Amino acid sequence: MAHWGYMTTNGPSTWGKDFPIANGERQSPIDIVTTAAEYDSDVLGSNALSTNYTPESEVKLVNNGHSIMCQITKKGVLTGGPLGKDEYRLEQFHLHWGAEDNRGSEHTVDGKMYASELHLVHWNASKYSSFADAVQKPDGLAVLGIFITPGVACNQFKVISDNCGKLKTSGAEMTVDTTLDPTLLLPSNTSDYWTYLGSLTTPPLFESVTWIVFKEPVEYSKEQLLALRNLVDSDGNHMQDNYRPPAALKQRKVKKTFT
Ligand SMILES: NS(=O)(=O)NCC1=CS(=O)(=O)c2ccccc21
Ligand SMILES: [Zn+2]
Repeated sequence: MAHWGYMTTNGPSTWGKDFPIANGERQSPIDIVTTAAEYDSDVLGSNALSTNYTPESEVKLVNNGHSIMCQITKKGVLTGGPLGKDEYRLEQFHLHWGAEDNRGSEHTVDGKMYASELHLVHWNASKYSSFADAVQKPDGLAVLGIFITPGVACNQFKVISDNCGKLKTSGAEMTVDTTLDPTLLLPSNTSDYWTYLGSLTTPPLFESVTWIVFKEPVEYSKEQLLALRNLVDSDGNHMQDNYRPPAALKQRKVKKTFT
């Protein structure tokens, strides 16, 4: 099987061959139609979404061939909001981006694409024993989606963007001896978000993700976005446009926590 990727020959339109769930009932990403999203006070309810992350004392970065990923080793918990009382543990974060600023995010808002999208991937540690155990369960994963727009530099992201040059090729890994607090990668407003039931946006496309997409984007500098675009993927091409376009909403409702 030719390895999946984002080129014409192995990109999202071909994934259904090896991963039939690509045409499933709860695929991600989606286009968020803001007027169709339903305000749901009990999502907002008493248990507001809350993150309790422990800053990483060293940062483990991996070029996995289709994104730049930061492995998390400390205990970081996400709970509340659509997750109820279940505690989801932070496993890793990674990004998707375009070749130019006009594209790159996976979720879109009324058809608008952002330059990039950061994903913090969590697994349900209240119900399952590991990420691998949770990854195929319908309530196994929760991913925070943060839109990235060009602007001022994001200081907390510098440890990643400053090291992309040393992670150029697929399979490259490095440990950076510095602290990183994942909380500082989030937008200042974490109360306003859309949420819906979806899937991983890359193969194996498991339909196991509760998506939480924040309304407020975060700014990265041009240089930080360029650092991502200079990475090289598993086919030796520039790692750019590594985003899946929106999938059909089908019988789903998107909820929102703001009016
Ligand atoms: N874009 S996304 O957030 O849906 N995540 C893709 C993904 C595919 S995976 O199963 O390789 C994996 C392992 C660990 C964390 C994420 C992933
Ligand atoms: Zn992702």
